[in-house]
Amino acid sequence: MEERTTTDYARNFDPEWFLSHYHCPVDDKDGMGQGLKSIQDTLHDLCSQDVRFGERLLDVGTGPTVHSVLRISREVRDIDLSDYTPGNIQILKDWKDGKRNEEMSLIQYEMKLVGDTRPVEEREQELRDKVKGIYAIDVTTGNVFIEHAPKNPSYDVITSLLCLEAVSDSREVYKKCLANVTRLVKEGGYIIMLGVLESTFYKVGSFRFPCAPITAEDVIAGVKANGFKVIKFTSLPTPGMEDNEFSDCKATFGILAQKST
Ligand SMILES: C[S@@+](CC[C@H](N)C(=O)[O-])C[C@H]1O[C@@H](n2cnc3c(N)ncnc32)[C@H](O)[C@@H]1O
Repeated sequence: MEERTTTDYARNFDPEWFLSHYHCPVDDKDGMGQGLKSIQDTLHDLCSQDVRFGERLLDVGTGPTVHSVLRISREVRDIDLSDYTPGNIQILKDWKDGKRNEEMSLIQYEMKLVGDTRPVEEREQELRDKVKGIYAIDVTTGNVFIEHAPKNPSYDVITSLLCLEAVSDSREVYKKCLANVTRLVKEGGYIIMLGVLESTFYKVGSFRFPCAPITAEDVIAGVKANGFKVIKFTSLPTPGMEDNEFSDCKATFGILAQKST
């Protein structure tokens, strides 16, 4: 099928396609599962630093999956999820109401990383109970919350995976989004971001969504410019993606940074 380029998430981002292609069981053979494990490994590493994250977390651009908050949910009391795309928000609400489940092998993988031997259903319910709000947001605007804002829009910790570079079509827009999001972190609070470097697009269904081809320097300089000190930055090359149909990223990154007081 011919691919079209779009930035219209509300109309063209198909959550079910996204889940079935990018959120397969972690032991699949075609490599996507390996990528999901690598994300959990990086989150585990960043969440295991000598840091007290505080009580309230906002995950930015959650998408139709809660994989971003699996590991850090162990460190915080309350979690707010957020996204721009109505279809994703509906899936998150259905998950919260117990009408859908997260990919079970992913939950099990995270449990194995921390040595949690409880039944997977108990762990998923614990996560549901910690999720207090699901918000519509637009990180490209100064007022990030677009319908209802939380009573206290200032968080101890913000996580965001594969979002800011994916919703920006230039490095300038990326910088603006980063400023809009980091503003929501309390003084002394933390940000954890995982993403892709030097990617120009990723695919969802028959659409290509353009990405800002950010570099490690853009990420590090970007958080510093917003008053953060970098605690840990990691990057892994993703060789052989030049002709990949899903994305042309050159590397992945993870960063943990603290806002100055
Ligand atoms: C590549 S997906 C990543 C989803 C999820 N964080 C993950 O790790 O699988 C990018 C996400 O950004 C969301 N998004 C698109 N435009 C946005 C905007 N203006 N503000 C916030 N999120 C947006 C999309 O709906 C989508 O869920």
